[in-house]
Amino acid sequence: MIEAVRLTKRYGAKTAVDDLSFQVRPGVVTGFLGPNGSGKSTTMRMILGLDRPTSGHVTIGGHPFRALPNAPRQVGALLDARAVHGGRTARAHLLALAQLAGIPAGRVDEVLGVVGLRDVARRRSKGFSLGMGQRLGIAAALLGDPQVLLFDEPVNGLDPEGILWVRNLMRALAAEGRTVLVSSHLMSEMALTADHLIVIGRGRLLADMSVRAFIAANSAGFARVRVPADEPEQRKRLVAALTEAGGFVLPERDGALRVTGLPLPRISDLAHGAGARLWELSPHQASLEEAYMRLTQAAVDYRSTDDRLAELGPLPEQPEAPVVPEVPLEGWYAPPPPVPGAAPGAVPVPAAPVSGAVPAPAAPAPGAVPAAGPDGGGAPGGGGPERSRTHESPEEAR
Ligand SMILES: Nc1ncnc2c1ncn2[C@@H]1O[C@H](COP(=O)(O)OP(=O)(O)OP(=O)(O)O)[C@@H](O)[C@H]1O
Repeated sequence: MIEAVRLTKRYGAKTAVDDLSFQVRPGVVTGFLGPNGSGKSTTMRMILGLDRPTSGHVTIGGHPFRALPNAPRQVGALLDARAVHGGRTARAHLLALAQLAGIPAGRVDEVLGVVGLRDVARRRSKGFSLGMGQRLGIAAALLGDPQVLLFDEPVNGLDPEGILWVRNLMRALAAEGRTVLVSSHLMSEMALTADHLIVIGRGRLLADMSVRAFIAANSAGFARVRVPADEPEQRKRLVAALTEAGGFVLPERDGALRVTGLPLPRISDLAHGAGARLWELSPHQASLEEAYMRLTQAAVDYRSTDDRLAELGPLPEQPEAPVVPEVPLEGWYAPPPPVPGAAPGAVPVPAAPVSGAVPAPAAPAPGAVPAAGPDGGGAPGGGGPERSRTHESPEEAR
């Protein structure tokens, strides 16, 4: 188990990690989520003893990383897949790490097979694609057959087949009882890979819960409402009535209105009262990615000036939030967007599909879990001298 207690890291005036406490348990994949610059890598480096906390502490199995006996057998990490000596072949790179940690050469060939790099094992890594580099970094992390694994953005640069492979690998490693911490800034990917989520923003803990609980807590319902495009006055009156009644109204790109905070029958009554004809009134569910963006919205450091999500309000209090059906509710009329000039369609069609992601059952990865390796000492698998990032401030360089 990994345990962080009031972990804080400051770089001068910048607080990268702020009073962060969490536990990462064995047997499940824990997703470590946060926007760019939220402190994920800094936290991982502190877990691995590569950065010293300003205050607080973090332990693996009850010990600080640097006090762990045989660290490479206990902890493997992928921090930065680019931190490889480009002139070396994939095999030579792994052999060098294995030698440092006292791991026999046979294990190198094993992990090359596990990550699918056996055919290119004798090619120099500087010619590798981003995805091949990620696979090499994962191979390095697996080298010591460790019980605790940390992966910083492991799917970066991978194609869909590679992403699925990583997902299955993470789940297979956790199913073996290992502790697996995977960072990402993509909620959709983590919803498919992780069982548990730790979400941070600006270095602070925003959520620590199971994926299931996150979905239940954050899937807000909303209504899509559409008035005839050539009736701007009706639209204006409707927006005023909805807002007056406590709803939150956001215009969508195609001219529809997204309404939260009001049940559909109430929206219908308000539209009637405002003399607005409705061409669409349909229930929808916010996607998990959107819920995540809402959660982290106030903690995003880098934002485009054209960011429409910034306009989305906070999740409304919805004690009676509409349940989104798999099929349209009887009586809900949700036609496709009207074609300009055409009469509104009279035949009800199914509402838009529910977009809330649900964790998919992951297939086991055949041969994904490496066999036991021998004892070794030194740096964590994949976290050797060549692999550490250059984030460390000068006063900490050891
Ligand atoms: N050595 C350093 N010196 C000064 N500031 C740093 C240093 N390392 C990290 N930071 C700052 O700390 C904050 C957290 O950075 P970190 O790399 O941990 O975030 P992250 O969540 O991993 O981001 P990303 O998803 O973009 O990789 C950022 O604002 C970053 O600029």
